[in-house]
Amino acid sequence: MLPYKDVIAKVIYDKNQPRIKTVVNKVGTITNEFRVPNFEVLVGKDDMVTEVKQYGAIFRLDYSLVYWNSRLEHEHIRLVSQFQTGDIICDMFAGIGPFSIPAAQKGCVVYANDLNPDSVHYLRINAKINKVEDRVLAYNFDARAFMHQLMSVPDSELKPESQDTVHKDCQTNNLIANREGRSKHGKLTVDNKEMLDTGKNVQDHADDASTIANAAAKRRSEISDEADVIKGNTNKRIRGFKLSISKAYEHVDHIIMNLPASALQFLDVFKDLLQRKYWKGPLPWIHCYCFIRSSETTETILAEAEKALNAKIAEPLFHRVRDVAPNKAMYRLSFRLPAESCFKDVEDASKPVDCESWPCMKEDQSLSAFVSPS
Ligand SMILES: C[S@@+](CC[C@H](N)C(=O)[O-])C[C@H]1O[C@@H](n2cnc3c(N)ncnc32)[C@H](O)[C@@H]1O
Repeated sequence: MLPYKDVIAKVIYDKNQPRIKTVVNKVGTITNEFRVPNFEVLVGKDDMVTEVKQYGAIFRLDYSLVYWNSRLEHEHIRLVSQFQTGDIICDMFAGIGPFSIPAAQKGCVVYANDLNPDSVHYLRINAKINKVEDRVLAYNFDARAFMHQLMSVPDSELKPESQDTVHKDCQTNNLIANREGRSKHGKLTVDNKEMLDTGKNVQDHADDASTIANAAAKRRSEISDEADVIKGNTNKRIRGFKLSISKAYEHVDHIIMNLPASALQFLDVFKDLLQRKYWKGPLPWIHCYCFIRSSETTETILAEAEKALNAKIAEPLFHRVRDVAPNKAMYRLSFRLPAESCFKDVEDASKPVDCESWPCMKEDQSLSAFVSPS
C-alpha cells in the first residue's frame, strides 16, 4: 500500500472534507523517551492538534508532541471501571490523561504525572475541558522523583517516634495541585490558595475520622455524600474535600504504571517508600503494564517484578490487553503492593495488616489460569 499512500490520502481527504483536515502516515518505530511517533503529512494542513472522544470524555492533543493510542480505549475504561468514587489514584505515566480524566469524572482524586511537558500541558487542558480540573492534580516529573516527593512526609507533619495516633495538624499540605510545575526548591508545592482556604474545615472534619482501618471507607462514603449534596454546585465543596484527602503519604488506592516498555524497572521505587506510622488503610493496588514476548511467560515477568520489589507478590493478576506484534502482547499485571517491600523498616513491614477487609479486584485471570501468548 505504501507506494499508493499519496493517492489513498487524497481520496480519504476529499471524501471527508471538511471533517478531516489532515491525513498523516506514521513513519519508523518509536524510540524516544516520550513515546511520540513520527508522522509525515500526506494531505492538508501541517497541524496535528485535534480532539478525540473516549467514552464520553474529550481529549485534545497534538499528535506530533504527545503519546496517544486509540487502541487502548477499552483498557482505559476497563481499569477505571474498577475504581470507586472517592478513590485516590496515582497515575505515574499519565500522558494526556486517558486514565486520569475518566477516573476524575467518576469522582476519584487523581495525582497525574508525566515527564513530557507537552503531555502535562494537554493533560491540564483536558482536565479543564472535561470539568475535572479540581480533581486532577498534574505534575511534570520523572516518575521516580514524583513518587518520592508524593510519598514523603513534610517536615511539619513528622511525628515523634512514640506518637502512633492519627495526627491533628491539618494546616500543612506540601503536596497539592502543582498547576505550574516545580517550586524554586524542586519540591511539589501548593499554588492554589483557594483550595487551602476552603479546605480547612473539611480537613478538620477528616482528621476527626475514627480509626485508621476505616479511613479509606470513610473517605469514600464522605466523597459520595458530598457528590450527592453538591450536584450543580460542585466546585467549592469538592475542592475542600480534595484537600482533606490530598495527603498521599497517608493513603492511595490505585497506582497506574502505563509505560509497558520499562514500567517493571520502575517497580523498585516502592522499596521503603512508605511509612507505616502515617499510612492508613489497605496498601495500594499497583497496575503495571508490560510486554510479554513469545519467549517469555508470566512467571518470568512475575519474577522480574518481585526482584524489583524485593518481595513476593501475593495473588498476581495478569490481564492480556492486546497483541502488539505477532510475538508480542501487552499485559497488565495487577497486585496489592506487598508490605515487605514498601514499609521503611523491618519492624514496620512485619506489623500485621488487616487484609480481610481489603477490597478485591474482581476481574482478570489469576496466574494459574494464564495462557501464554503464542
Ligand atoms: C505509553 S505512554 C502512556 C500514556 C497514557 N497513560 C496512556 O495510556 O495513553 C507512557 C507515558 O510515559 C511518559 N514517560 C516516559 N518516561 C517517563 C518517566 N521517566 N517518568 C514519567 N513519565 C514518563 C511518556 O511521556 C508517555 O506519555
